[in-house]
Amino acid sequence: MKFRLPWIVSMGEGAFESLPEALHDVGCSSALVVTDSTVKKLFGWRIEGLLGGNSIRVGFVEVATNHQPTLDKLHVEIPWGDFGCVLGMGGGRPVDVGKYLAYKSSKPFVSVPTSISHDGFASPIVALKDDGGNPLSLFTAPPRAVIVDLEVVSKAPRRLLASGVGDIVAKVTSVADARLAIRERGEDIPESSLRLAESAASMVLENIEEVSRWSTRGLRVLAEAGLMAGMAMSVAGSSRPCSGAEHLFSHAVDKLYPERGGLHGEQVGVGSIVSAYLHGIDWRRLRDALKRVGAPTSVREIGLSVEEAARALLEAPRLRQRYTILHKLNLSEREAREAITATVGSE
Ligand SMILES: NC(=O)c1ccc[n+]([C@@H]2O[C@H](COP(=O)([O-])OP(=O)(O)OC[C@H]3O[C@@H](n4cnc5c(N)ncnc54)[C@H](O)[C@@H]3O)[C@@H](O)[C@H]2O)c1
Ligand SMILES: O=P(O)(O)OC[C@@H](O)CO
Ligand SMILES: [Zn+2]
Repeated sequence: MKFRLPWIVSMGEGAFESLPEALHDVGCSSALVVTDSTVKKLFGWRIEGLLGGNSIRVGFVEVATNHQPTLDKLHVEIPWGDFGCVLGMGGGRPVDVGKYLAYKSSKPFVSVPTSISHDGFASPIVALKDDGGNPLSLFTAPPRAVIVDLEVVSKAPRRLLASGVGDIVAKVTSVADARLAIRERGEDIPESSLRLAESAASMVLENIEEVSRWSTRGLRVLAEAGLMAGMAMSVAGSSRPCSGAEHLFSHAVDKLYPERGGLHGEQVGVGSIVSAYLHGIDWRRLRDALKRVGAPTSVREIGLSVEEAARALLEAPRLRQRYTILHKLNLSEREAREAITATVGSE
């Protein structure tokens, strides 16, 4: 086993203020900030003031896609000699894109999530799409520094935070898939990575009331869980502990219905309820936790009919070789429809 973890993690109210010091520690005196237009409008001025005031030069690039060929074109247009590091600021997408550009240019990456809507802010994984809309899960390097300002995160729309709960409680089923693969396929997955992912889900499930209040304590639980999930992926050397059948369902929704669907964590949460049912795990516990935080618990809430969701469930195992409950069961059309109807078909 060989893995890397972030050097610096700064988490708490006002953690943004520690950015200049973190950049100094990673040896960066000029940063390329990768973000999106919404997040730039909200926080760009603050980052510029904070870093500029500490003699750190700042350039911005706004991204609206995670399409790999487009990002490869963007990569060759960036004057890399001007920048000592890349800072990814926003939800999961700018963080992924920043991580990818940093990796390709061999620059340190600093992750600055503005919402905990996903578990990629401390992970070494970059989730992109290819020309056909198929998911690409690339193993790069973990961020050198992770800065989570809980005051900033607390002001993110509730929908984003509820989506983050979906990505975390989904570790119940991703770990179940990993254990299934160990048992039935002899797959080699470090136990410690599974324990980290399991603990991330347990922390959130056991504190779901506090999390649903979006108090600083609740947000800290969610953010720490995201950190643990990121570490699980570093230890495993892939997203294996954190991405099973529920993620394949979400990737299939992205592929089949690119103009519809919900946020990543919303789709994954719904997929996790179905996957838990197929595993014979207490799926109602996951559903109730998601409902408690206001996350979608039905396919209708992510913009799909039962038929469309059943189609995504059938497409899901074709998207990746990684063994999951969907590969084991090889559902028929009727079984897929029944599984959706029994769990996430109404409301
Ligand atoms: N690399 C990994 O390990 C990993 C893990 C999980 C998810 N992901 C990826 O992350 C992406 C999903 O992340 P996402 O749902 O955050 O998507 P996203 O980055 O597109 O963000 C969703 C929306 O939230 C807005 N936003 C972010 N912070 C805000 C704030 N504080 N206030 C107001 N608006 C804010 C953004 O502008 C955007 O419109 C997917 O592409 C998924 O594949 C990657
Ligand atoms: O490898 P994938 O399936 O993109 O998963 C990464 C991440 O979304 C896990 O929460
Ligand atoms: Zn995910």
